[in-house]
Amino acid sequence: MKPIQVGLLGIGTVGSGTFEVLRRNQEEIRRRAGRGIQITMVADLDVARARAIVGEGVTVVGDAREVIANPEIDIVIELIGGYGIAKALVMEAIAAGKHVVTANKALLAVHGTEIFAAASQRGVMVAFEAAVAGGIPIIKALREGLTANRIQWIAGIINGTTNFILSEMRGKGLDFDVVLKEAQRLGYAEADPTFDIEGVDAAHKATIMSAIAFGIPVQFDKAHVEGITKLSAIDIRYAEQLGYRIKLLGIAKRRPRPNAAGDAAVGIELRVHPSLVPSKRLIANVEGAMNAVVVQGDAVGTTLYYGKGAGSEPTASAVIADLVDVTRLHTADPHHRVPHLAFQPDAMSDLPVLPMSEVVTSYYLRLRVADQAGVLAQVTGLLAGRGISIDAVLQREADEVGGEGATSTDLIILTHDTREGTMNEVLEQLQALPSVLAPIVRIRKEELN
Ligand SMILES: NC(=O)C1=CN([C@@H]2O[C@H](COP(=O)(O)OP(=O)(O)OC[C@H]3O[C@@H](n4cnc5c(N)ncnc54)[C@H](O)[C@@H]3O)[C@@H](O)[C@H]2O)C=CC1
Ligand SMILES: N[C@@H](CC=O)C(=O)O
Ligand code: NA
Repeated sequence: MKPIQVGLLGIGTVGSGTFEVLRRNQEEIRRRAGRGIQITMVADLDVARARAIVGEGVTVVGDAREVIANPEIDIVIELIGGYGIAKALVMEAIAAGKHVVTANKALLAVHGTEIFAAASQRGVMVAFEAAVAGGIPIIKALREGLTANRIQWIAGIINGTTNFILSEMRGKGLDFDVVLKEAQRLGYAEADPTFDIEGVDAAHKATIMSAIAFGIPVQFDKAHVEGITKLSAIDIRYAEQLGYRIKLLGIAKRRPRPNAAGDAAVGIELRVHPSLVPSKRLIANVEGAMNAVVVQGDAVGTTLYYGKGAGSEPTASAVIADLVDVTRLHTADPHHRVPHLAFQPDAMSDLPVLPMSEVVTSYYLRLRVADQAGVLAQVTGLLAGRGISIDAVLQREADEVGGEGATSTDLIILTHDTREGTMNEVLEQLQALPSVLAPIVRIRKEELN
């Protein structure tokens, strides 16, 4: 059978890896797909660089629309990124009857509903394994391997850049800016690295996973997003002393109705923020640009997926897996394809994404307080008054915090689970105490068991 013809839009970090791996492993991939897969046309704004990568025998153009207009092309790979031109091109490719493979999590987390609806209507596939945790086959695991389960929660290190920064800062004592530059040099960071460090990229990925896990639409606008820019070295150290590591986690969790039987759930927690994780958990020991996702299903229990979440060939690995899937299914009956978001489009749930005030989690609190009698009792009294129970307390003496003769001390408190709304109210009261000398640091804590 004639190889299926593929057009590639954008041949940067991921695009060049995709071209190279497909070329290198073409025979093996043909045997798996049942048919050859050939990138016959490439579009990139930098035509000369693109030509140097692909060599002879591949048409290179500067205008991506020429690829979409080519009737010989069955699959379009979008590896440009962003919400702008990429969205227009994906929608045009779908309208032209092409299947689409993309690594663009930003696009899918924000415009996925519209894109998947257009694809279903036109009878084409949109495949996006590379969009979440790069080379780790987490989309496939959630959508197919775990399809028997009611997913309870997902928690993942799903941004390589920030995990790399946290690891290098903790392990080598390097500065934030130095490590970020290195992550950019290594091709991990987004075109706009604020997406990485402010948690936006992780929230894009968590949004996509939440849709597949719970059968809800992609709702990036409802995600709670916090990055790592406000983390300070002292909290990383205190967390270690308490037996925890701080990781930027993307969390999607079914919030069960308290005391209700059966399937009842009040909604979905969807959040990205730095979290304390017990050091003994495998995920706490995921270092560098590596990603890891823990999924808890009611039948399977806890499962862990680990691997490279960024970089040229690891991401290409996922792009090509999608190419093979799409090639296999190209001639199949469209009604028997795997649904884009795992659940059939007419069986999606309207479970709400909960506001952050309704999230239930435990906390690390650090209060810089006046070094005087009665302060600890005052603080713990306020917490107890709102039903917040304490798991551990650590007090750092004045000389450890501010040098000899210092009049302040750090009070570090680990709490048990409580509603975020309740915690916010108590934090306001605590902050108003005259003995609390600086803004209180609050980092959420996940036991992940
Ligand atoms: N770099 C990584 O490790 C990962 C990237 N991704 C996603 O993959 C996508 C691509 O990322 P990278 O390869 O890192 O980006 P990149 O910036 O290295 O490559 C993008 C390429 O698109 C080209 N381009 C820009 N506008 C264009 C247009 N209008 N027409 C044709 N070509 C155009 C650029 O010249 C560049 O060669 C993004 O959506 C990114 O979020 C996903 C997982 C990992
Ligand atoms: N910028 C992203 C790239 C992969 O999605 C990351 O750092 O993980
Ligand atoms: Na993936």
